[in-house]
Amino acid sequence: MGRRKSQAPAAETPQTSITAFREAEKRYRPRTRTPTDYSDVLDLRDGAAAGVAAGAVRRAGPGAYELTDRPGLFVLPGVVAPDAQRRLAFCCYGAYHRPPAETNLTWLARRDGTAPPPRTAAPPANLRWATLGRHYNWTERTYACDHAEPMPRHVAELCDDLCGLIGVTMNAEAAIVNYYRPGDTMGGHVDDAETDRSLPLVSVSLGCSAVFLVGGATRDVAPTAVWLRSGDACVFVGEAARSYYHGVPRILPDTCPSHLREATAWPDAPGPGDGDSSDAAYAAGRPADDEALRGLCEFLRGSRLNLNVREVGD
Ligand SMILES: O=C(O)CCC(=O)C(=O)O
Ligand SMILES: [Fe+2]
Repeated sequence: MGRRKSQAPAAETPQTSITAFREAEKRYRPRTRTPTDYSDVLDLRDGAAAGVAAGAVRRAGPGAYELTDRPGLFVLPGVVAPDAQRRLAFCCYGAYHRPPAETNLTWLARRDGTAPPPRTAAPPANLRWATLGRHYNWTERTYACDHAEPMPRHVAELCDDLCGLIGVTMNAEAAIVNYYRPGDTMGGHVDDAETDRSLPLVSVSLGCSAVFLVGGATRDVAPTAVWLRSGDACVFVGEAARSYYHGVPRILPDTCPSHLREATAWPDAPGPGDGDSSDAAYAAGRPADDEALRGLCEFLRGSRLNLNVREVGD
């Protein structure tokens, strides 16, 4: 749903002249004939030494890098610690797609006048997104919705911490959790539903690695490709950065780190009971029994999760 491959926004230029953004998407999208060449994908792991030396990024705070050609776009590689990744991943798996959250499935059911989706312990295969805080309708790209929930405290605190590392502040009001399986993509877009785009946007990656494209204010600007791995965060700061086209043309299978996909990496603390989606329940927990834990690890092994948090500001 939303901006997935079949519903990516139409290019703004005629089909005859393929845009630079589209060209990059084609280069990285899954295909069978020729292997993908990832040599131009910026890799900021391990101190980002190559990126700094090549002038592609500049250091912008402890563990934070600003893309030289994309001022206001900060990448914080590996900034989310494994225990915080587990907690977020567990919440996305077990809580954030369940009522009162809105998802692509609840919006579809409401639109079509069909029964609400059943409440499932694990994310259903056709789940694409869920929203937290002020609910956002991805399909219509609007915040128009008659209810909102408090933002989970640990999500708001994480955003505070990440923003603090680059010297900005934000009030986390709305979040979208994107659920990807290998083969899923997100087409190039600008997040323009928030009226005040001077406010930052925080994006946290979990699970399998992705190629992230970030371009300029039009699709004609050739985008930079950056690896986003589990525990990496991006922060878009300022109106210019908030109008960069960006998207995710590729998720790589078998790249989920062992601290998420191995059952032995999870703590022994008892997990939340059914229906308990409070922050505290998920704080240091694991699924209640071994079979449920195996289900979670299996899910994470083949998924990428992205937590995209915004201050809406009106
Ligand atoms: O999955 C990502 O890294 C990007 C998601 C995104 O751009 C969005 O939710 O608006
Ligand atoms: Fe986005």
